[in-house]
Amino acid sequence: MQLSPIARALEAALSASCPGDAPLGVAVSGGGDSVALLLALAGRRVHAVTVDHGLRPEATAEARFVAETCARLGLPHETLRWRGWDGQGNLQDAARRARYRLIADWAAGQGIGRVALGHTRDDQAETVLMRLARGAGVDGLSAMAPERDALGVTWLRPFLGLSRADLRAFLTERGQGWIEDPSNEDARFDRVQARRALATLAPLGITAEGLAATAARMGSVRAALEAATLAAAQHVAREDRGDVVLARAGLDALQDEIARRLLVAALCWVASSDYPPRAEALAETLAALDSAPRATLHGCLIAREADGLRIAREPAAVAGTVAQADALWDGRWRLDGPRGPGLEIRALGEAGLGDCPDWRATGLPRASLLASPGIWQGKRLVAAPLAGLSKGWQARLTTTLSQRIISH
Ligand SMILES: Nc1ncnc2c1ncn2[C@@H]1O[C@H](COP(=O)(O)OP(=O)(O)OP(=O)(O)O)[C@@H](O)[C@H]1O
Repeated sequence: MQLSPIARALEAALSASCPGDAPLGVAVSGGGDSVALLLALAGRRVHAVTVDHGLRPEATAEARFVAETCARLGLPHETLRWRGWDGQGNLQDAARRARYRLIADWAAGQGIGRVALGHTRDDQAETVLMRLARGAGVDGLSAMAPERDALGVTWLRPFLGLSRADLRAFLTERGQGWIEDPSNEDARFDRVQARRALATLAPLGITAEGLAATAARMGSVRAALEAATLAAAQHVAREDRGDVVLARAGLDALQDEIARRLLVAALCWVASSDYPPRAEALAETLAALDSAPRATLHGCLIAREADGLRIAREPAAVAGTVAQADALWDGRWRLDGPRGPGLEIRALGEAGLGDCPDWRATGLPRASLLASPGIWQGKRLVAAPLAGLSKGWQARLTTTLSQRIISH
């Protein structure tokens, strides 16, 4: 078949970013971008997936539309349902996280290592505008990567160089419909306002293409800063059983930006947080540490030591954190040992540490041990591997500080 110019552009984007014939997942919401992705990928070994968040009355019909489109194209499709909203925090954010998690679990279950998403150059540009509104720096203005590993999956975004209009033109050319999400016109959403603002900015020469190019440059600056932070960490930072110890002299000799990145990475790693602390809060805490021996920030305890700073988990932040003995605790710990009924992982706290006569011999500060994981059976402490009461149990970290420094 003779390909039109727009179909050729889509095909070129796909062969550059989705090579090989291993099975590929494709996340399809039913909107124009992801339906174009689906149609352009038809003919390859693809498995489509839709998440029904159950948040809008139309969601079920949208998932059905994708299922029917896939059936027509002869492609396997599955709808995953999310009913996990607990009423806490930001709904859009919770829905997005749940979506990636559900799709990653689905992919793992199907033996699929790569999943394609329909983000376009317009998404990239709108994100830049929205981030500018929040005074973003290099990280916030960095482009989404065309390829990124997260949650055990490689996420591909083959259409980041194409416009939304290109994708719609392709669909129209093929006679393929899509679903227009009514919230795309709802000016209460920042993204919709950003889209409108872009049109207003066009006479100044500020275009989606230009903003996406800026975002790509920011992405490479960010990668360079992360590499410099990693190099700095290698001689300034030391991991100590889940804590991070930063050598004061080494830290002071770093460029401010690199020192800040290292501190933020350490705080996020210790607290298993996806988000950095607010810049003002970090500055205030560091200033407070000039006179105070310790301060808390971001669920961490920062303590001055003889020649450095120790960043540990804040005991109060994990006082209520509970996991089954075979599950991940506090986002980064796994405990291995003789399993038994009714065992769970909780922080030692005062009560637990009181049952660890040898804790001083571990060399860890008391505060670090209070926040360390223990194996409990009801009110009885069974084991505390970091506090000298191992009873056949070992505590292991599932991530490293270095992994936290490099974002992708
Ligand atoms: N409900 C859904 N089911 C399956 N895939 C989806 C769904 N919603 C979005 N996607 C996938 O994600 C892509 C981006 O969608 P959208 O821009 O709405 O995401 P977002 O909420 O802005 O999240 P992100 O932070 O990833 O940009 C879509 O092109 C599609 O591939």
